[in-house]
Amino acid sequence: MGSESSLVHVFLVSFPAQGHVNPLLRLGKRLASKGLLVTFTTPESIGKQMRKASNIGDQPAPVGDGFIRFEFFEDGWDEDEPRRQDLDQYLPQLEKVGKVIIPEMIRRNAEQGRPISCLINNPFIPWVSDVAQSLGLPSAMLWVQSCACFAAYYHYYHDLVPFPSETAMEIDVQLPCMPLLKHDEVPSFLYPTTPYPFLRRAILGQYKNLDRPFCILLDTFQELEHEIVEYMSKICPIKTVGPLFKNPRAPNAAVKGDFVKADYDCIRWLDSKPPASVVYVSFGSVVYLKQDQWDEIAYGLLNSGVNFLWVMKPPHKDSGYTLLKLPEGLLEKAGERAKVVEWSPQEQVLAHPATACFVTHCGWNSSMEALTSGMPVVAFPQWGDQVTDAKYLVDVFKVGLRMCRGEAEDKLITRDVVERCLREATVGHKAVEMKENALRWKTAAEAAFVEGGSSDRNIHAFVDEVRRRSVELTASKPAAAAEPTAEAADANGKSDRQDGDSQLVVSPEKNGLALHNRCRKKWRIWRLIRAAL
Ligand SMILES: O=c1c(-c2ccc(O)cc2)coc2cc(O[C@@H]3O[C@H](CO)[C@@H](O)[C@H](O)[C@H]3O)cc(O)c12
Ligand SMILES: O=c1ccn([C@@H]2O[C@H](COP(=O)(O)OP(=O)(O)O)[C@@H](O)[C@H]2O)c(=O)[nH]1
Repeated sequence: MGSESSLVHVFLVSFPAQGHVNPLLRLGKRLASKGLLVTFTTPESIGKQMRKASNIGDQPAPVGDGFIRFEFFEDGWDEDEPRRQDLDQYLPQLEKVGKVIIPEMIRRNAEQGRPISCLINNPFIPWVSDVAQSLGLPSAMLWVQSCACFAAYYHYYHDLVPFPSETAMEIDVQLPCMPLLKHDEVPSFLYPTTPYPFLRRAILGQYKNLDRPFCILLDTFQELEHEIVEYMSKICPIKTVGPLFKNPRAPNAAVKGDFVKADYDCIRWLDSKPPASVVYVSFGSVVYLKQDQWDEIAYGLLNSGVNFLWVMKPPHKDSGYTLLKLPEGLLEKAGERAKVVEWSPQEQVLAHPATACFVTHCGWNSSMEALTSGMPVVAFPQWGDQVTDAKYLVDVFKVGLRMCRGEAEDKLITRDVVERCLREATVGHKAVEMKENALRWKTAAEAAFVEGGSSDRNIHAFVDEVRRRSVELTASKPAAAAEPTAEAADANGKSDRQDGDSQLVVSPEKNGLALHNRCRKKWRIWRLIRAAL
């Protein structure tokens, strides 16, 4: 392991949501473990929660052969600003502030001897690749949903196949290399009637900028989405690098990005339960159900006789949701059979032998974690990619059964249905079949992330490419990371692509680390001279 300042440095910018931070931070740890210096950034409002809940220190943390460190930035709004909950207002604010502050952070890092070689962002903040271009830096993007959803949005954005529209609401959608999606299995932000048009805009924003990143990393694995990965890789520079939450070189879980402190009592509670006897229920970090649906799930759990571990998080104070309650006396009736927590260490829960199945909203992170843990699911999707993920979990990966079709259906799932589903998922022939399939995906996921597996090779190739571009960057333009050129600054905000490579490639030399380190030395000397002047 080199010293922190001699390593190639990548800068990760995350949208401030749990489902975005988790995969980007996991990618950061993968990259660090391969010998890079990684700086992770997101707004301070989230940084504050992460520091409190997740033990994040001021010093770079060693991960495998490299390091990860954190720098948070102010988004320009007061700590308790309610407008943050309105993405139509918050996204433009983040972009306005980010376009100024991220270049400053990059410059400061260069001045402190840690010049940055690559910027990586996740969806909802596509302007990060504009910043990269304005500074003459390469950029990459981590897509945090499935490849199937990536393809669905791509075909919608480029108007390549018909999607449900105001005049034809209920048409099915046939995308290449994908199963026929019923109208309500298409990512729901694309429905003409979506109550979240701002999330559609946010997610499609990435497609306008899709020619900027030199690589699009996907938290999925080749074997899981084989055909669609093959197909899309002919169109876009995608690389599958999942499941990112598994890191063979750095299993230490010390660096985590939870916004809420995980309650480890539930692991001790699981320890006290027989194998495969507990149903784990979680709807992720943002989905919030209605009270009547909550009551039905609660009675379904009680009446089914299973043990259950239920994540019940309070809503964000400005979200407009009211706190969900359990029916009076339910917990007393359930006694030792029930455990409720505000936030769980989900990876450990899914890996625990006492856990039998997972009632999930089918967020992509939760879906990948379940598949990789060999855990059958009961699908309770609500919106966005969740409805498509549910289709795949049930009909393609065959690891789950469906409890509902999504929020758009507006149908109360009664306690009898809940009870029936839970029984079917935990005992009998269907339960055995789903568990066998889930265990097969666990094996396939392991083969992908271990050293030499498909995802590991892709990470490795990506790191090599970052190193190669870093060498070219340092050799061609030592000041690139510190000062935007006039023409680069001019490009900031304009959407026409200048070929990033033509700006960067000067030296045809490709010999990697040794050359890079020589360039680093040159860079340091150059900095000393500049300081002396
Ligand atoms: O936190 C947010 C916000 C938000 C709003 C205001 C604010 O100040 C900060 C954040 C907006 O949309 C979301 C959408 C999400 O969908 C989830 O996004 C994941 C990644 O795209 C998918 O994997 C999951 O399936 C899907 O449920 C998850 C989220 O955590 C959020
Ligand atoms: O009690 C919980 C609930 C969720 N998660 C994590 O939060 C993320 C949720 O992401 P997902 O894409 O599943 O859903 P979202 O919250 O974005 O809707 C996953 O990594 C989960 O492991 C967790 O650690 N504890």
